[in-house]
Amino acid sequence: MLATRQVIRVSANKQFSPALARSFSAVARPAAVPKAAALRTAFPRAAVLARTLGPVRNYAAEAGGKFERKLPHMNIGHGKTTLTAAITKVLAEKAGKGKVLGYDMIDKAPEEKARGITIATAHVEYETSNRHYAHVDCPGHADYIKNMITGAAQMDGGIIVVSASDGQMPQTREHLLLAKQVGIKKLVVYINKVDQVDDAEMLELVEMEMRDLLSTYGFDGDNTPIVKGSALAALESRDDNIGKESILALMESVDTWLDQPPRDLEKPFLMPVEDVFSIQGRGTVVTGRVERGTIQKGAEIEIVGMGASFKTTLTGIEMFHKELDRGEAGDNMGALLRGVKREQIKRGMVITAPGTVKPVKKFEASCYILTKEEGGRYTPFMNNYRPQLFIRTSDVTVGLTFPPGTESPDEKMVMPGDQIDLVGDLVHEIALEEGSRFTIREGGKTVGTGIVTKLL
Ligand SMILES: Nc1nc2c(ncn2[C@@H]2O[C@H](COP(=O)(O)OP(=O)(O)OP(=O)(O)O)[C@@H](O)[C@H]2O)c(=O)[nH]1
Ligand SMILES: [Mg+2]
Repeated sequence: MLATRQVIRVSANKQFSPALARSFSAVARPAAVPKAAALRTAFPRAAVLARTLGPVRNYAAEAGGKFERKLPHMNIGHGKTTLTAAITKVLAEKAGKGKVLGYDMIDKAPEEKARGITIATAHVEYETSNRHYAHVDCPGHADYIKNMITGAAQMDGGIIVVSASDGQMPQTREHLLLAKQVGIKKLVVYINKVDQVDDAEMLELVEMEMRDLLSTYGFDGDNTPIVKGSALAALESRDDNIGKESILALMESVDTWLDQPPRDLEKPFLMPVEDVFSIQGRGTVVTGRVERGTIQKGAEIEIVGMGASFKTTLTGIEMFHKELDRGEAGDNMGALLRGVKREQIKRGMVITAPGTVKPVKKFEASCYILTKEEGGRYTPFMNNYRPQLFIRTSDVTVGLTFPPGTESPDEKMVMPGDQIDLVGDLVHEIALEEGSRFTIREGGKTVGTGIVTKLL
């Protein structure tokens, strides 16, 4: 089970569907910085190229928190693979240790399976004096999109790479929107290929465009660190001022600007119910794997989902036939519940710290629909599609519709391979949060995957 992460509510930016974002000319710009507007007029051809990319796997969490300091990040943009190689090189040289990965080693991303979806991702690790990082580079745009939605690699922050010399790409907006939707709070920008641009005003324009765009998507456009340099120069050990120095400045920004994510143990307790037993003379015991947080014997807990929501006391914790006083994230435990009948609880519910998770019926989500090659549908589906939604241990029928404001929703189709925002309406309430990930299944096969972006 992937760790659920906190997600910032997407405010005004939610009006931009990825489809709209793709045809970015149709997306209204915010009132721009006057100087940026003037510069844009002065350099009509000049625009920012920002291809934002995907995410990163939480190696530290996977390794059981072995790394003291961890902060996986997302890598985004143009010159990404070159930048990835340059970062490993510069940091390895600085520390006098570590692995230097050549461009070829990173670019040959192996294919991985995440929830039935094939995603090519190269996982790279490196270390500054402050933190250990896990970093992902994907060879193609589609892989990044899938990666972000499935959470195949967990993201806590990201680097956006913008080319100083190219035109703006619609993918920038799509990636920024997704980054916001999956709960990334802060980004760092690297303006790459400054070796190809000798016009200082042009670079200033690129920076201002990027700040505008960050603000449009709900990031802190004014304060986000923007570092200018050349990843290629760093990789080729030339022009240190724009090469190596820029990589060190970038990593300094990443170290200081991106926040440490809360550890699973620090989050409020949550355990999905897998099974329920009635034990003679003791009462009702539920079993499951603790997803996050810690729990003490005697604590008050809340049972949420499958239409239910009530509180009781956890009177006993059992693991491997031993009685314990405390359980924590990662533990497989049996929980003895006071005064609860077996019929009141079933698989699909969750046990949580009281008041931390709400039962939800309606929500907005960003979804990826599998292609037939990935085992998904052969045909498109329409508005009001009714598959099963699987989240944690629950399995509920859901009605999927297009978000309000969608033009002629009853004529619109969702094709296998599409990434799309949808509204889900469940037949009964379950415990959901912004950032909860789910799969969409039909007739025993996975047809899609998604992440909850807003509770309605
Ligand atoms: N002049 C110059 N070229 C660069 C720089 N960084 C990367 N490039 C070149 O830009 C091209 C694309 O770089 P990549 O690192 O492969 O870009 P990418 O974002 O990984 O591209 P995809 O994986 O294909 O999406 C390559 O030819 C690089 O050599 C730079 O700082 N200066
Ligand atoms: Mg690449």
